[in-house]
Amino acid sequence: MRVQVNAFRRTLRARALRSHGVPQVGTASQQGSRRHLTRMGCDGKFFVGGNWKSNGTKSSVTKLVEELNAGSVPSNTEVVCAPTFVHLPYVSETLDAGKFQVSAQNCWVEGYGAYTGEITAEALGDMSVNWVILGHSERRALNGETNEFVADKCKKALDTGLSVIACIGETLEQRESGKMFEVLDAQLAAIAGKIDDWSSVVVAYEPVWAIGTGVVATPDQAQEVHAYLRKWFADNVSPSVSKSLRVIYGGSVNAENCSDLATKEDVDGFLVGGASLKGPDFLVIANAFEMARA
Ligand SMILES: O=C[C@H](O)COP(=O)(O)O
Repeated sequence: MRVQVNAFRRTLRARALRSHGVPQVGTASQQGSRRHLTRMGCDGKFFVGGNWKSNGTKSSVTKLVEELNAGSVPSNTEVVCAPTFVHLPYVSETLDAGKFQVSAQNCWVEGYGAYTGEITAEALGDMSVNWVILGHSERRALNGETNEFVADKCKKALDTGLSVIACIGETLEQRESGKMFEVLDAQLAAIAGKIDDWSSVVVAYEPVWAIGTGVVATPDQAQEVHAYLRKWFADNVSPSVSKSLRVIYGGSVNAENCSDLATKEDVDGFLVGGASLKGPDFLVIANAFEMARA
């Protein structure tokens, strides 16, 4: 009977993939560990963030919102879309709040004041934007954001009542020179030095070499680092934070590879860049956890 149920689920999953025009992926890796289902328990939902970065016109954003609103999101997955600041009010008003939340891609480290061009956490809260992405590697690289500055912004956002997607990740050079764990430790330690309450934080592990390159980390590579990060939290923060914290993966996640990544026990979701701009693809990714369970 159980075999029949599983076969039925696989058929449903294949249908869902086909309906989104996605080639079917093999099922072998889906036999991987499902222990994270237990660990996340009823309280933790799989988390899928879409970081639209500096993309979108009035017409493309309208189309994307329509495509997303037409799709379905499983109840065990929290989906958050992060448009540009300019598009945020429109997306916030038009995206189906029953399925999607919205996020900013950054906020300022101080409150309201003379900070020309910056957007405060208070202003985001006032506009009912409850999430913010902080520490993205593009901001670290292009805007010189240091570990300390990112940590200060995390503290400010959390103190203001926002939830934070805190990004960390190593460059290829750091990975290849054996400094990956040292880099990740320093990025996390800076944040841990400033905040006590991790209940409104999602940590996004985004290896810089995988971002926008099409070179996705293998499920095993992602799992290795996520397991390391979970142990880091157990050793340096607390076992309960280590257990409940969602650690998501970002870097060339797409509709084809998301399901295999989602089978890994310490991968609690994704932060998606390029593929989040394609409605049908992003909807497949939003359903990855459900598909991985099938
Ligand atoms: O925030 C998202 C990450 O930078 C991943 O971007 P990507 O999916 O285009 O590689």
